[in-house]
Amino acid sequence: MDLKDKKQVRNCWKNHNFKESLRHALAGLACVWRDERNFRFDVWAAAGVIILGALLRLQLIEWLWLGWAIMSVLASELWNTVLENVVDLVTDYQRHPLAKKAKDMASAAVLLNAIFAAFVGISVLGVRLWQLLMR
Ligand SMILES: Nc1ncnc2c1ncn2[C@@H]1O[C@H](COP(=O)(O)OP(=O)(O)OP(=O)(O)O)[C@@H](O)[C@H]1O
Repeated sequence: MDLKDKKQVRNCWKNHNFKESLRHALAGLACVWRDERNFRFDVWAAAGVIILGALLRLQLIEWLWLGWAIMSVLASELWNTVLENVVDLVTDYQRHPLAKKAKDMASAAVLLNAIFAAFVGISVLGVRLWQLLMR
């Protein structure tokens, strides 16, 4: 297939407007929710944190830190899934040391974000809960 043909094929599935792009992005979210147990766990954990934050009447700056932590975990979990899918596509599910390296590194990125989120959660919610208990 030459470059012109490839461009024509690509144009067939290219998003033609914002609504179409949004629909595909939401389909991606539904897909990761359906396929990834860890992503579902993170979403439920985030929901718990948001409810607790509302009960503790957090300030804007505290919401911003929590929001950043939550989104970085969810986004890294999504990218991890993207990478797993691409690696499986390229390797066709065959074992390869580079596939292992790439997947392990993507998992490490999730781990780093999870550590950051735990640190933010303890700093914001932990401190607030401690103050409440000590009153
Ligand atoms: N093609 C491969 N070649 C070599 N090792 C692989 C390959 N695919 C997966 N692995 C190893 O197995 C581990 C788990 O891979 P898998 O694709 O099952 O991810 P997962 O269990 O969905 O991970 P996560 O919990 O991060 O979502 C990888 O981190 C890697 O060490």
